[in-house]
Amino acid sequence: MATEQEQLLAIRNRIDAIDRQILDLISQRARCAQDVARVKQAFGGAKDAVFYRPEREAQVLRRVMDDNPGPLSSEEVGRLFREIMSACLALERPLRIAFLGPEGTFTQAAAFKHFGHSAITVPLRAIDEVFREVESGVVDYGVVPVENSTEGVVNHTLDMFLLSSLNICGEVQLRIHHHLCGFVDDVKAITRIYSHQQSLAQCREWLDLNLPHVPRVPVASNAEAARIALNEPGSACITGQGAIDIYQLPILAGNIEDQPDNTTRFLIIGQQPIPPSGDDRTTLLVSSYNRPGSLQALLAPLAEHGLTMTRIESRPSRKGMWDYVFFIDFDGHCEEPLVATALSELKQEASLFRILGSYPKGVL
Ligand SMILES: C=C(O[C@@H]1C=C(C(=O)O)C=C[C@H]1O)C(=O)O
Repeated sequence: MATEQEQLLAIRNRIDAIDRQILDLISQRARCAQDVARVKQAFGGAKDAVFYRPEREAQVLRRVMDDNPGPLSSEEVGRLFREIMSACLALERPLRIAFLGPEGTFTQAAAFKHFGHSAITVPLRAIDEVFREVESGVVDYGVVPVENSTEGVVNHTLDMFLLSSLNICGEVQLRIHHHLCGFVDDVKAITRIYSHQQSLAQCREWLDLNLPHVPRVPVASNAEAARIALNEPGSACITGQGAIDIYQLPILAGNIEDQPDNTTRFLIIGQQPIPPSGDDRTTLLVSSYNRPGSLQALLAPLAEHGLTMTRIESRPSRKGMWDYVFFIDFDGHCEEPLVATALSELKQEASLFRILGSYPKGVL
């Protein structure tokens, strides 16, 4: 029987041979992506050619995850292919993605999860700046938070769609883990806790139970909280892994979010409409006439055509007092015939009607 060393050597030789094949195949794949870009350029003109195709990327990811024979999990396989596609696309030109900064926020983590690490992420200070930079074409896309499973909707993002003509091009969900961090010897020695308002709210029960008397100070972002905790003796912050990696902060208590499945949904905003991917969601911005039963009449066509509404939010229209607009999400793409029929009926009942986007449901 072969010795341990002999057996390991044989397996490692096989791994080396497989790696050479993987490298060769990845290189072949990258050359195909370059060919796609050349064809698009030849037919679309260098300026107008759209290289990034989110609906195609969603299909590729769904296929490899469906076909995955194991032993790697489908999520893991999806992540690997996400990075391969990101690198292939960057051969043409890396995508520039604006996000609600600074570096190390959950929104940056969402941007990398959606576009892969070959994208160039551009931190901006506020949600309206993200919209503006995408509108002016300084960046290709933007990433903004829209709702959290514990704390609900991010009003500022919804309100921006009242003023902006941008499209929703995608969505990405991120499990949000919060950690208490800082340079103190003992949790009992903490004098102040800094974090973003949303994060303080998502850890309210843990804080009430464990540190009820320590003042909680809301700041502009979790990354800003981490920066303060680094410099102010006795202080601590609640932040995520991204900021912990940047600021090298010790974790005093991990995963302190009240809901174990605490998740935030982010939207990708851009200039182009996205073709169907086969498993899509549509977001509408609508308003009903101010008369009895009008909201019911507005929604009826969705139900009548068997479309599943997944969310409805109301916001003040900013036009008159007690005048509201509705943000409606439902399953399906506006180019599907059934959806198109339902929407044309819905439009008859609406005083305001805009399709904010039909886009692939988040895959990863
Ligand atoms: C290769 C293409 O262009 C881009 C790269 C992709 C990839 O690497 O698989 C997929 C979609 C596009 O974002 C294409 O359109 O198929």
